[in-house]
Amino acid sequence: MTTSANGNFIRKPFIAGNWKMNMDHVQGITLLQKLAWTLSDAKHDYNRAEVAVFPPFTDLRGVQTLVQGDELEIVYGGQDLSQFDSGAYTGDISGQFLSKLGCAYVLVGHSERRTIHNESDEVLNAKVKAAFRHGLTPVLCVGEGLEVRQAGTHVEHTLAQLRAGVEGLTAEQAAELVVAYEPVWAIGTGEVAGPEDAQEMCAAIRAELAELFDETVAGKTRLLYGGSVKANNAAAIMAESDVDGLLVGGASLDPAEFANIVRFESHLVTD
Ligand SMILES: O=C[C@H](O)COP(=O)(O)O
Repeated sequence: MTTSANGNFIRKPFIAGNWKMNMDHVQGITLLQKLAWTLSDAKHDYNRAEVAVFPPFTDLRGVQTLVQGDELEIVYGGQDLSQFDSGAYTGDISGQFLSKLGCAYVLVGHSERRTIHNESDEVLNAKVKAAFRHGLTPVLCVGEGLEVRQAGTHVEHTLAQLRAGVEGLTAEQAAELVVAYEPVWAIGTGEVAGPEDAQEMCAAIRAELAELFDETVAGKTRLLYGGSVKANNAAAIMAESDVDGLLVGGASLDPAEFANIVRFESHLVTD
């Protein structure tokens, strides 16, 4: 997270909660209400950090109704989308449907989609393009497993996923894109990559975007870290210059904890 001389962020921090396959549509509404109240009580300034939730598909209509009805500033998105727009694709969800439900974002290539559902780089590139076709901002997830980390080829591995994911995008799309670095070995395990690991990879991703597009694009793309983020480590990770946000799994299911992550600025140590 880098600020300009006047203390404003160069890229607006983005704190996202991925509920994964948790929270039915009733539980989801309760969680979102509690989160909104907690942030409102804490007088959270949404200009200082954008807040997004990624509920299961079946929760999205309820989330839309609550967000619109209560005029919440929290934004939301889908956890996946089809690379196709419509047709005989049983079980899949079109970006058009997500758009119609007021989604602003969509996750693409979360490690659980890459591993459990075997989604290939080629399919994920098609999903990134489908998101843009339907007016959604893709959050492209990249990151290495434990074996790759131990072999020391994590940067190379992650940049290959990045290159495949952004293939064929325009500079404008690349600037709007959000990239989430999630070391798979740190997801849901309690193992957190250190702030310096997050910075190493985010800096490498930004340098690669500058190569593929240009410095202006790379300076605009927001880069997130995800993997066992909690309120007690969020501020240190966000203090790194190339980390612009956090993709939070387990801790986003606890509204008080997640609100504290959103309010990471209040935990920053200032000189
Ligand atoms: O999408 C979120 C990431 O997979 C991180 O999950 P976690 O915070 O439960 O480790």
